[in-house]
Amino acid sequence: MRLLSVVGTRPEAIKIAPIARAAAARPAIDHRLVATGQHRELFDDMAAAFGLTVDRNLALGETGQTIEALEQRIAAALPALADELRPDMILVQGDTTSAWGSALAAHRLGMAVGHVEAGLRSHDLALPFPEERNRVEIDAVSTLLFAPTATARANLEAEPAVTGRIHVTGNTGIDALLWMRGMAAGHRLHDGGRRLVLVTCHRRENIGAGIAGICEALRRLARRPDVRIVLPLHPNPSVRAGIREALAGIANIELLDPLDYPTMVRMMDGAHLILSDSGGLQEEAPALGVPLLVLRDNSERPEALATGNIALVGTDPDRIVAAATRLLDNPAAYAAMAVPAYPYGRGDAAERILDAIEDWAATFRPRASQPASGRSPPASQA
Ligand SMILES: CC(=O)N[C@@H]1[C@@H](OP(=O)(O)OP(=O)(O)OC[C@H]2O[C@@H](n3ccc(=O)[nH]c3=O)[C@H](O)[C@@H]2O)O[C@H](CO)[C@@H](O)[C@@H]1O
Repeated sequence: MRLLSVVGTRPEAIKIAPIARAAAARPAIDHRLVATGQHRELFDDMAAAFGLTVDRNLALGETGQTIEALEQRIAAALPALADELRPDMILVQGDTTSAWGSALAAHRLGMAVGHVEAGLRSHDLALPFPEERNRVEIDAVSTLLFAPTATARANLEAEPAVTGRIHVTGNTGIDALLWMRGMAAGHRLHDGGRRLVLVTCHRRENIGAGIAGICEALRRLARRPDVRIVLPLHPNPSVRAGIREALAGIANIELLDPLDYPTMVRMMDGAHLILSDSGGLQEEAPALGVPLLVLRDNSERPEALATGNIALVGTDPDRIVAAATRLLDNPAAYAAMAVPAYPYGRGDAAERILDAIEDWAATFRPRASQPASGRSPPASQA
């Protein structure tokens, strides 16, 4: 069974790493990892943290390029790659342009697509953009859909365009988190007695007014002497510029370069409170028992909203400050959000995904691999 994972960004590296590790221990699976180059340094840092071997780096990412340009470059690169490596299945993760471009290109070549983290839906194509559109379109062309939760499965079952086989597996991000936390055990952070408020912010739709609102809220929260606000910046220049302009030099706020994953896990684990518009952090924070306020107006993670570990606050400064102040000053409110929960699994998602892929390979795989360019589209495997 030749399995080719094509990934491009920091979160994809984190979430594919457990699959690469588990595949290496399965003699029946020949797993190759290809990086599109969408995130350059970030991806390399993550690959190093997990000891990932990248078999090919397509180096297609260019500073400032549009998502359409990247998608076209991926579409142009994939046929030669597929002809050379002859995978039985292309595996993509999540909702990035790399995942979307690779899945669509593979589908056009008649190849089987496996989607890790299928079925997440905010039910608003504009929020987050372009991720929600990417999810819908990747799921429509996928042969195997690895839904992290029963809710994600139900989302997929409600969409007539989805014809692949659905498996509920948990999220490989939790596999990565528990793996890395095990390696980082014993390294608690010292924060000088102040409570650590960890912030990340990079969603495209928050650039501009959203980031301005978030920064205003952080300026106000930083007046409290009992908190230390730490914000590792995303490398996206439009995100960095807005935040640096608003927050550079403010006492109690530390703007950092992106953290490598082991350091990030220690930061999250040691944080009192997290404010974030990241998808991955909404999954990680519940498993660590750290309350997270979501800097968005919606979420495709209803499970963590239901367990009470995360809450939506959007980007309005008054609303963010009120919610954060409540958690900082009201121990009962804090305790209610700080109970660890595992709605995204307990760290065995990668093994479940590979079990399903091996089953598929034994049952449905098309006859002997032909050059990808000569294949006909796979029939529905539902
Ligand atoms: C709309 C949406 O929700 N889309 C998501 C999006 O990703 P995201 O929003 O989760 O992306 P980020 O926030 O960049 O990454 C998060 C990871 O990075 C770690 N981290 C963070 C800062 C740092 O300084 N050092 C680090 O190590 C952090 O702990 C976490 O593991 O794409 C994914 C891939 O397809 C999807 O899964 C996913 O739905």
